[in-house]
Amino acid sequence: MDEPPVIDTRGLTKRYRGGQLAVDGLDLTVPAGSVFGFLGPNGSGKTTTIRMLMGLIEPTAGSARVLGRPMPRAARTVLPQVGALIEGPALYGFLSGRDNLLRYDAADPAADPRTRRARVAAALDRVGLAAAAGKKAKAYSLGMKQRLGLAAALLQPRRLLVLDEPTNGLDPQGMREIRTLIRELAGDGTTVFLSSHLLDEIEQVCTHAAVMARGRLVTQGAVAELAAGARGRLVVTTPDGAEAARVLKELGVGDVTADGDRVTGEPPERDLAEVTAALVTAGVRVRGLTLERASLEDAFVALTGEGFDVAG
Ligand SMILES: Nc1ncnc2c1ncn2[C@@H]1O[C@H](COP(=O)(O)OP(=O)(O)OP(=O)(O)O)[C@@H](O)[C@H]1O
Repeated sequence: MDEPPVIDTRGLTKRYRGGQLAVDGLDLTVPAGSVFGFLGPNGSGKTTTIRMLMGLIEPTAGSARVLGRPMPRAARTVLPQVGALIEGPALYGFLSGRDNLLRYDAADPAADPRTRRARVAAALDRVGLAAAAGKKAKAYSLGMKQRLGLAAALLQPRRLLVLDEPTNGLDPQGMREIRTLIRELAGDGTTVFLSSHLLDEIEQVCTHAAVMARGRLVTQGAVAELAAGARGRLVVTTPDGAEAARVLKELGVGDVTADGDRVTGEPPERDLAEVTAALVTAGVRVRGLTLERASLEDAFVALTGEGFDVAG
């Protein structure tokens, strides 16, 4: 585990010409071999960060290293080892999916033309587009275009994949397939860095995450540890919701809310057996009483005091 981080930024900052401070003093560390979720509501600075990491725009201040080399200075040596899918792939609508990839591959001076067809076929197969390979790209759904972009990023073996909102526009089945693909790639040793505004997506696929809000890093670390930092919820299932809520408040349980037969609150300091006994003594019919594990969303709310805006 002594491998140097795949992405490492220090004080990375971007102020756009209009004066907008999009990224503010970011210290980001992406461990080798991780599936790293870069999480934040719309406008929190994710795309701006990714564009700086890929050398597409210059930071206003601070530094970024990718695969151990400074960006954008080392872009020419770093970028061939990085597969990227940023802001929707650029495609020729009048060409088939396969021909788009053939063109893309031909533009790579390091790609051997003799193995081009096999490489393209393998990439199409990997993203589940083999059957639709002959269709014109303009007839593709948004999800299929997204897969084609991923296939382009996968033509060569990569040490790092950078995916900006990879499941944008996909239906639940398509999202599942992309998640499976990401896990497979990670299993092969590729570090995957993906941005998302979907918390549960990050929880399902990522080993590590960083949370952004208004251009600043709120937290970063292993997903399990981030969630463990937030306290879970006490959940009582009962047909006597109103009475249960009253008893819990009397016991000093904080933030009690009743929703149908589900009454929840902050985890109490006292023994759960005592809580159960008090409920039963008060005549509350208890079907279930548990402590629910905290989610990444709980952690986010706890850290920022805000809900997670998933608009857009
Ligand atoms: N080229 C630009 N010029 C000026 N301001 C910009 C530019 N690009 C982005 N911004 C602003 O910088 C802030 C961060 O935007 P950014 O696109 O990095 O956020 P994001 O987290 O990727 O959001 P989204 O998920 O909506 O893409 C926003 O307030 C945005 O309006």
